[in-house]
Amino acid sequence: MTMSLLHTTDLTLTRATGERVLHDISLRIAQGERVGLIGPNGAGKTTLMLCLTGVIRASAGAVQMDGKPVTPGGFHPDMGFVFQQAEDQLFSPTVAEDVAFGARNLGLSGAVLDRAVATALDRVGITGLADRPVHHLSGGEKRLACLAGVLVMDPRLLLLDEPSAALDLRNRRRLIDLLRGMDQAMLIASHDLELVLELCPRVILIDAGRIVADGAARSVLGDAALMARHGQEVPHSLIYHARVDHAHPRHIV
Ligand SMILES: Nc1ncnc2c1ncn2[C@@H]1O[C@H](COP(=O)(O)OP(=O)(O)OP(=O)(O)O)[C@@H](O)[C@H]1O
Repeated sequence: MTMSLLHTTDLTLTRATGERVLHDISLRIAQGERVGLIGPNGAGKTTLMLCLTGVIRASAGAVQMDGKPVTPGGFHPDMGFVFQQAEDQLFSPTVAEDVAFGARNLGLSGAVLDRAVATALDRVGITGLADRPVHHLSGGEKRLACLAGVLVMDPRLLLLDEPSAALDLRNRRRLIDLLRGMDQAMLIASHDLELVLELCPRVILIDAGRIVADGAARSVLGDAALMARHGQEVPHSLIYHARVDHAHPRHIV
């Protein structure tokens, strides 16, 4: 078996109030694998990502990245986390400075740093916003700036929390094409199930902090009863294709 890039065992989070938000989450993500993380509002998707990246400490269980423990509060440049709320991530005066922050922490400086920042801005299509104050960006532009700030560190695992939220159709398509062309592993939490279907061969469905399904995207997303039980709907493209298949059976006798 190939070694997992990310590996969690029995990750559990109980809040101070006694509420258990994550229950015994055990999962593996292989190098280069793209995994969708779906589930209803409040299921625990963001909380799981915060635990995976060591932003918050789980009450029990362990997270390993490339065989090494992920220590809460540590610097883990191998894991690039794009927050759901861009405001939680952006804090420098300008877009370029914000994108430069992580790369500077990795030791880049001078022309090498400038080149890395320019490349990251170009990849997400916001070169023209380099000198803009971050609080003068639109919601979608902020999300792209956050993504650039993570890509500049060239992480081996990207954790994207609602990456298409606030993006217009052109930028959503640009994002999908960009992510599809990347060879990093990804965990993508999203309610945009068509995006998940396009990008992720595997999907994990969580509800009330537990993994309730983990399998091939088409079998999880296409399971109408499973999806309905957890407040989800089968994405239109799967329904449409099923209807087309039904209307034009492959085996005509
Ligand atoms: N800082 C916090 N303190 C206490 N409870 C919290 C905190 N953050 C989130 N929660 C609760 O933890 C649970 C899981 O929230 P989380 O944000 O992980 O869900 P989610 O699956 O990402 O939801 P959504 O799809 O709405 O983004 C929810 O019940 C939420 O109200």
